[in-house]
Amino acid sequence: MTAEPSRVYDAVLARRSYSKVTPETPDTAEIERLLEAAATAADHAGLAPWRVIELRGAARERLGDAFARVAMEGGADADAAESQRRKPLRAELLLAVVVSYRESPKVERWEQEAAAAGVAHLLTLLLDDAGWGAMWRSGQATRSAPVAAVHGLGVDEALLGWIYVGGRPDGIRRERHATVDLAEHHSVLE
Ligand SMILES: Cc1cc2nc3c(=O)[nH]c(=O)nc-3n(C[C@H](O)[C@H](O)[C@H](O)COP(=O)(O)O)c2cc1C
Repeated sequence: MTAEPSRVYDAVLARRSYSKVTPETPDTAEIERLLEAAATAADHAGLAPWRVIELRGAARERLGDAFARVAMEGGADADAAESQRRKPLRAELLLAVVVSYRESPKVERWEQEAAAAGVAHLLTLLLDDAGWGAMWRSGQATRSAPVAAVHGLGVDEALLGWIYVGGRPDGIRRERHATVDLAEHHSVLE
């Protein structure tokens, strides 16, 4: 194998999260196009143990209400709860990433979460490559009952967070991603 120039390699290195996005969003047809590609992520036994839910409009407000409720139940004051309520309003489109655990004698739950996370990573990369601003976010309330209820999750489902999606604001510097010190993250056993 030679180190040929690769569009994929460059796209992976170029991807950056956008914490601020504009109101423009991809439509459902575009999300489905990207998801068809992301769905090819490695998946032990082909269980497809995941689904993605688009949250637009008032659904984001219901999610904010659930965030605020969970915060209040955890002892947050009114200001902190209000801050939680506004969090889903940071983008016009949130893609909730759900792991849908399948009954399987050989594929454990952690493997199914890994497969679902793979889809989410690919989807984030594809959104970035298509020119959208995207950022995968979670939070303390991610696995709470009120938040699960907003999404209509089943008993064998759990959230892996949300990909916040929008347009890219002008004037944001997009620096190439720093990579890790491979001496700490890579080794060879023979
Ligand atoms: C499962 C998951 C949850 C995350 N949750 C948050 C979050 O709640 N808040 C946050 O600032 N970053 C969160 N991140 C990290 C961002 O998505 C992003 O990777 C980080 O800001 C670094 O930016 P970069 O993607 O440009 O390297 C999360 C990442 C993953 C994989």
